[in-house]
Amino acid sequence: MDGCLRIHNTVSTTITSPVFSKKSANFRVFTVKCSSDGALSGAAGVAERPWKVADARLVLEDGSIWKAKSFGARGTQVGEVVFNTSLTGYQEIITDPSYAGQFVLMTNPHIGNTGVNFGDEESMQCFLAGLVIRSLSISTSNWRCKETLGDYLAERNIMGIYDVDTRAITRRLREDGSLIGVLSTENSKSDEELLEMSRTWDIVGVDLISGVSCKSPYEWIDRTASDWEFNDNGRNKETYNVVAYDFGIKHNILRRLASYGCKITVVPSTWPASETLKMKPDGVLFSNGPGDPSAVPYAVEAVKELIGKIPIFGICMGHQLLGQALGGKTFKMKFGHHGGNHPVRNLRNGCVEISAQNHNYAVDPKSLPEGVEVTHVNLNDGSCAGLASSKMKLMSLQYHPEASPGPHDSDIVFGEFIQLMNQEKVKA
Ligand SMILES: NC(=O)CC[C@H](N)C(=O)O
Repeated sequence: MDGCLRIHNTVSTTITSPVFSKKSANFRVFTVKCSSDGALSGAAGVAERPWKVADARLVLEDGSIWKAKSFGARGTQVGEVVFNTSLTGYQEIITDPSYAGQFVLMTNPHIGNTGVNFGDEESMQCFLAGLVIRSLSISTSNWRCKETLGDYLAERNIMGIYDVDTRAITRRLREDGSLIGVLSTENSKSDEELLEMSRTWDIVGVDLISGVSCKSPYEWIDRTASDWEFNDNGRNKETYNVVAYDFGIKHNILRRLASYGCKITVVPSTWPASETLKMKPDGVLFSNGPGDPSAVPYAVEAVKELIGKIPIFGICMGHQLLGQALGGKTFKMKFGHHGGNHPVRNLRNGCVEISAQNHNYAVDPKSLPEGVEVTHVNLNDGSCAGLASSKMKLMSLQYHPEASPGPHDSDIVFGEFIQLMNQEKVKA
């Protein structure tokens, strides 16, 4: 490595065709300059925002260095960089436990304008490695706002950076695939050190679920508020007992299940299938969760033991574990799906749903045994987005029917789970 540095001061020089291959040896440094009113400028000599200078570096494993300004916590953090194309819902995103080990880069350039409230959290903690944004709102304005995004992240020890060229990084991730990065505000750490950290860390094969799952079972009763009462398909007055495996479960999955009439017991990821059977639930939910589904064989075993015995619904990681338990294979995608605008075709009725997605792995449909139906397909790349087997009483989605703040097109699938449980209940 020769440590050669190249500084680019404008956005436009950095978003043309990618100049690096993954793991190339040379460093190149990118900064974004702003005039004092915050406008981008390519002209030499334009002042940075007067109240803060670049104080953070994001070093990617391909050797590129992105100078930025920090907010939230300070320090040094390693993680995988993924881009999220959602226009709204940054608070739900930063509290989604499935982002453990990842830096979320928002392609929407303006973040933080509605601040943070305590009703939209998807979990009690933030597990993501950090947040990467183009522009941090200098004011917050919303009737529900309780604090600023920066204060919220700082209290939870999560690093954030802004004034970084998020378009250029996104294009690079699309070309080269996901990249590991190190974010640092520590001047004592050299570029070489940070690069070495990024190249020696990996997210593949790591059990990230054990760090985000609950430690003991608990009951969940909260429902979604009345503005969610747009859809009563499949609901009835019965109560269904559901055991929900917490692989990093998002609260809105629990709230939606409760609103559809479920009494839920949330159990840790390592909860034995035999204990679940003793509880005699009407259905089992396998939740979303972070990381590589191949790194949690104990969870696949639990799913295997329950298949065919109880109606099952898998969401995201739950869908991938179900795919493996059925004998199928999962693989890592180039840069995954992260955003609130993914079109999915429901192959059973031909309808297209706009969905919220967050995953880097997918089930290979060709590896699945006969009798397992692919029910949904992602229309951006044709990947498998849903599975079902009526014989084995199971259904699953690779994406998020509970999506908050939305879209809500797929919410009806909770009604389908209720119907699946009901069919078994009436037989009993
Ligand atoms: N949201 C999730 O459950 C993510 C699933 C899995 N961790 C993936 O990245 O594919």
